[in-house]
Amino acid sequence: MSPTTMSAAELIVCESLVRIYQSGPIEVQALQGLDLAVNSGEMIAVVGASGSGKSTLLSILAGIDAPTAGSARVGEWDLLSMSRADRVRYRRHTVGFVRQQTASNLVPYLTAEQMVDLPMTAARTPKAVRRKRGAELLRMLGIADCAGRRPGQLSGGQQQRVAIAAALANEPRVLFADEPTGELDTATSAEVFGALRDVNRELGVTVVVVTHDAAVSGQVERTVAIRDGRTSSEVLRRTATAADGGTHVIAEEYAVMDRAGRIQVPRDYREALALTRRVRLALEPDHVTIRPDA
Ligand SMILES: Nc1ncnc2c1ncn2[C@@H]1O[C@H](COP(=O)(O)OP(=O)(O)OP(=O)(O)O)[C@@H](O)[C@H]1O
Repeated sequence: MSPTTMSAAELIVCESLVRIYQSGPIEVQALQGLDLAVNSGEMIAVVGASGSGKSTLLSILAGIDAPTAGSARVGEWDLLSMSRADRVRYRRHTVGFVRQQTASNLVPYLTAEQMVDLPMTAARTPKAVRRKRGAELLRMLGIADCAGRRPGQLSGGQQQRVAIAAALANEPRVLFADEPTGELDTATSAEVFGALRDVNRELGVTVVVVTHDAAVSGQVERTVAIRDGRTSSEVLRRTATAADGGTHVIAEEYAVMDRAGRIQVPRDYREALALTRRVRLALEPDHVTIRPDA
């Protein structure tokens, strides 16, 4: 375990994170200097085109894969320097992980109750505690009546809720979900996403969910977009109250600046003003302007 310099509220901090895969003579830069900070108790969605690096980021944060360079910290853990034994502890106690393939999250011959019990048994939790927590989690996820059923006797949405319950069994600080609704229809997907929101609110567990689904990402307060292995922009949503007392959601897009001060100007902005290689930057009292090089 390494000491950390993070602020108290920050649970996850990645700086200039790089992951290079070597397949034969070819090098693939899946992450190319990614920056990300997530506060404890937040729920964020990570979006991006296929191949942008979303799954790679999640595998690293979940302790399944190791980064090539940069820094990645979750709580007191430094994901670049942790030992093999620390990694096992980290995966067992600090993080929970839910995958897209509903079937791959579960063991075919275990009932929902046994599935949730399994990680607690591995963590040597006393039987009475296991029973109580298992029942609470199944109830909280709305699947108490499925306790005695095996995956083959559960719908896709129920299977994912069992997977979420099992991922939460050892009371992790953060739950990672990689396209958890990818195989589900729209209604079931909304239900599973609702379950993730419930656990975020009720248990205070930090949730990071990778998704392709705009309907899903539109429901969280913060969406982080990844492009070419870097964080490119963020959308923050807040609920505003109008003069007539009605409420509506305001979504504001932010660019993400790295430690060296680099930001990416969105393509539609560049095209609208024909911004090319060289632009004019000016510092105003409370903002910076970017103008075409006339
Ligand atoms: N084990 C691996 N070996 C070689 N290249 C890999 C490996 N895993 C991922 N990549 C490559 O790294 C890049 C990022 O992949 P990643 O799976 O993280 O993207 P993604 O945004 O999750 O995509 P998708 O939405 O399609 O799941 C891709 O170019 C991918 O081909």
